[in-house]
Amino acid sequence: MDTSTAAPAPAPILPPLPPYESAIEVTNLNYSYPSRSSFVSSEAAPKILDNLNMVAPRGSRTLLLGANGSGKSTFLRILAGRHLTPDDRNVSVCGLNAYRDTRLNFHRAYLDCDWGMKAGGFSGSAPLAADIAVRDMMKKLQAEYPERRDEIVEMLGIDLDWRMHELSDGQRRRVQILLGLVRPFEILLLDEITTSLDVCVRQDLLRWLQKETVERGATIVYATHIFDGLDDWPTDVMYLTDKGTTGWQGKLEDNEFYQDLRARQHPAKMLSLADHWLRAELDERRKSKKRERAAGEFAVKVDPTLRQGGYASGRNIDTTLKPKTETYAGGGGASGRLSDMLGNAGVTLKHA
Ligand SMILES: Nc1ncnc2c1ncn2[C@@H]1O[C@H](COP(=O)(O)OP(=O)(O)OP(=O)(O)O)[C@@H](O)[C@H]1O
Repeated sequence: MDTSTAAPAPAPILPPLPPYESAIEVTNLNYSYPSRSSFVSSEAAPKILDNLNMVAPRGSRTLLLGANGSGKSTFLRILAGRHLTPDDRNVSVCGLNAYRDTRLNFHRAYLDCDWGMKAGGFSGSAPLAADIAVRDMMKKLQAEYPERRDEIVEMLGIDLDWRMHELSDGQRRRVQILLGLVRPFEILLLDEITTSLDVCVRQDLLRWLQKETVERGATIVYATHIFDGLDDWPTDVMYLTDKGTTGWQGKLEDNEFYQDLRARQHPAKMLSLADHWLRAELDERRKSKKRERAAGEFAVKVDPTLRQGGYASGRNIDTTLKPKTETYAGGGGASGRLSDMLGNAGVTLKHA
């Protein structure tokens, strides 16, 4: 594999970080996406993160677990300084304000699945699917860290002469990872970036990341749903519940359920731990749905033509939600409409 390049540039002088112990400290973090609708006030926007707490010691590798939609990506983006939170002093990364302190730009790396899938997904204007060689992408950065670049190229099995427009998804993902990791990071935030990697590359990457935390004291938070090969990888786990709260967070060695699996030499400990937490949520959701049904509290789906203020004869009809057992206002709330007279089946009330 040819990894030769132009003469190395002098290593850049980065703005130093103050000494810190906890790489991440999050206290009572709340977050809702700003509402784009003029009908929904920002106070009424659904809470994505609710009083979230987390501490990640320097050099730790935290696995971030949670169901689809629980807020993992949102949380990682907040740590990456991409979202402003109501009280941004609640989120500290390497002892600095995660959103405001620009020194973090030189010490924090964030990789998610969006990169590589669209043109211009990195700083600069060259699209990732353009006819450009890997060695020519972010050239200055590659030249600043030639040894590290070569090490990652070797680890990921990249050929610097690959041209971006000719790559498979997995190959393009490898290039993304190379460019994201080439500057030595203090903190790395990974949002499920290993989906299209083959098993060997994924294992090699996980091993390399582990080395980064052990040898350089870097800190990693990794959100994933793929638990293959992860049983002995994390030092810490954070479980984000479907309500956006901290379900469990801490050292893996302090988790009784996991330690029990380990004692029994369970072959898929991390998968079982995630399954244990997420299935409990699922069961709880099913139970609460059943309770709602039993109480007859679920809503009648109102015929859309009955909307108030619309053109239909149904205007001004009370469309407030009714328990299933009740018939619609007056039992004949829809009667008198032109569509009723014509025997239009569309006026039939639909029950949920
Ligand atoms: N830009 C956005 N605007 C409004 N709501 C959003 C936005 N992005 C995500 N959400 C909502 O925030 C919630 C959490 O989404 P998020 O992507 O953080 O979850 P996740 O845990 O990463 O899910 P997954 O495991 O499926 O990737 C979801 O209900 C989602 O619909």
